Amino acid sequence: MKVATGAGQQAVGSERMTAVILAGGLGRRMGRVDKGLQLLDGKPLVQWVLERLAPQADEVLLNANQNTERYETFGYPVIGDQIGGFAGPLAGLHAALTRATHPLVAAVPCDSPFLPTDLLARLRAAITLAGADVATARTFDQAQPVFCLCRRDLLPQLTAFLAAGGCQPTLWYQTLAAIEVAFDDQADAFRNINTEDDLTSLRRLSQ
Ligand SMILES: Nc1nc2c(ncn2[C@@H]2O[C@H](COP(=O)(O)OP(=O)(O)OP(=O)(O)O)[C@@H](O)[C@H]2O)c(=O)[nH]1
Repeated sequence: MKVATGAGQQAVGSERMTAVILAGGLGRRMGRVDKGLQLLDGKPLVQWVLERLAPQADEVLLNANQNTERYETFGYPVIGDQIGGFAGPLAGLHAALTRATHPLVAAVPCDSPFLPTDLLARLRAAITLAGADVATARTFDQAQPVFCLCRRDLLPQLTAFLAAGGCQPTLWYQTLAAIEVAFDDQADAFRNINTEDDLTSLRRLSQ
């Protein structure tokens, strides 16, 4: 997998993009709470993500498997996984590929409230320049596979991967023309919340 920096190349590429916020997980490390609805500074995490993501995309979808009516109040279409059994983030991407209006589809987790404001532009530039199927983010030596942009026409490949029991995003990417985009300049923007302690320390930081 090739690493492209992408910085300064945001204007490359013009294909339209649908973006999905993945809020369909079980939140086991937080005691099975619905992570997207947890409050940071009085605002649900999904709202934090929406405010950074929506200006970057031509269409926004919310992916949730519970509390659907609550998610609908954010004003965007809410889609559930079509592949049952909590198959992981790729199940949410799969649902988005079936619903997306645009040829490029981005997915981001609901638990990263400070995601980069140029995330999609840089991923699209990398896909365009490399002629790739999928672009994912990387910060220093850490892959960020749940921040991705891929071609909508990968739906048959993703359906087959999931049907065969696959669930790890990185394993699926290995079957594709995939490229990584380095966001070393914005590593803090990928800070995510997995536990109650993570949320508490972010609350302290933001006060
Ligand atoms: N649609 C969908 N999204 C998922 C699924 N599992 C995880 N995600 C999402 O993928 C992102 C990263 O998830 P994790 O933090 O690894 O999983 P989680 O379920 O949120 O939390 P844990 O159970 O503690 O691992 C989050 O935005 C989750 O909502 C799933 O089965 N379906």
